Amino acid sequence: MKFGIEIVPSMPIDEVVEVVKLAEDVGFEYAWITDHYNNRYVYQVLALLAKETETIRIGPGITNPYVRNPAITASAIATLDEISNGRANLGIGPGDKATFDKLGIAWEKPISRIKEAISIVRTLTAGEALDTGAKLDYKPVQEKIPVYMGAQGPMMLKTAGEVADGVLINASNPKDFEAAVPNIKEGAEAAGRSMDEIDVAAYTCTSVDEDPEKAANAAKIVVAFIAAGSPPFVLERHGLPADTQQKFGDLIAKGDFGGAIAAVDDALMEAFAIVGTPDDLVPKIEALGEMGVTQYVVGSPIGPDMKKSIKLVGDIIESF
Ligand SMILES: C[C@H](OP(=O)(O)OC[C@@H](O)[C@@H](O)[C@@H](O)Cn1c2nc(=O)[nH]c(=O)c-2cc2ccc(O)cc21)C(=O)N[C@@H](CCC(=O)N[C@@H](CCC(=O)O)C(=O)O)C(=O)O
Repeated sequence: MKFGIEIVPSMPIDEVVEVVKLAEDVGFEYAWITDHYNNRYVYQVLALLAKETETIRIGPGITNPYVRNPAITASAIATLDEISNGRANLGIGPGDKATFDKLGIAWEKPISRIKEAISIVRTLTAGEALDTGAKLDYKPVQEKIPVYMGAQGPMMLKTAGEVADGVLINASNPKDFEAAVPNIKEGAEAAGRSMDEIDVAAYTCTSVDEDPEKAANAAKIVVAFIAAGSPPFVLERHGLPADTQQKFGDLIAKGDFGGAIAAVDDALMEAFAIVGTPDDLVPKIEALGEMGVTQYVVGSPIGPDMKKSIKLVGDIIESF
């Protein structure tokens, strides 16, 4: 099992650099920086990480094909690859509706748009020209920059199996991977590929601390947001009430975060998060591995004290 870390650049950039360097020091192999317009700009954060780290692989986790023209994304990831001396990964997915509504962007035909974007990025970063004649005037360090797709829906997962080098799946429970991996496999086989070529990453909600109760409490607000964004097929899979999305969506929309946290019960925690002491985490991560997960991404909140939590995860990494 490889280990990655998700960082939302909502904190000062110096802190982002500090925690990613710490993650590298304790054995994490991947750092994924989320891409939302309202947080610090993903590629400037990544450029700094490229200069300040040595071995950890870095990339957006995830960008999307709507907010930037794919040729701009190709140049951004090729530049990052040069700065990092060949450690860039591109994480790209459909983006989220809330963002596009705020930016007045029409969220149309996400699967077609992502396939087209990945094809453009691959063509340009390979030093080739598009039909329009567009071409980069430089080549990245890596012969082929790995492309990971953020995906949750069945069609998106199949598409990832067809075209991507990895999949970043926003989920923490084995049931989600029991459902997702066959979709990825179907896409891979349809494209004459094998699952060995695909890094299946669990992009989890993780919270770890020596005090399990503190760990659980730190995750509740994240679980509330996940619940508010969970489509009916996910709620059904976890045996959660059909009105869960509406209930948490309403609480969050009116800013009642206390009410949302109070409404998070054990069933929701079990469905949407992996929390506890380092010893509590080991069997849960192993269970994901049994479902075909090959990279465990420690995602928000990471823990009540982020740096301490990163070190605690570091203590268990070598046992995998
Ligand atoms: C579009 C959507 O795909 P989805 O994978 O379920 O999208 C949910 C999330 O993955 C998506 O919102 C991500 O961008 C969220 N996301 C992030 N979103 C962000 O904006 N920023 C992030 O940093 C971010 C990180 C992230 C990490 C992992 C991850 O899994 C998701 C992440 C969907 O509805 N898919 C369905 C339907 C597909 C579809 O849209 N079909 C269309 C047309 C087909 C076509 O597009 O050509 C149709 O039926 O009309 C499906 O896969 O079956």
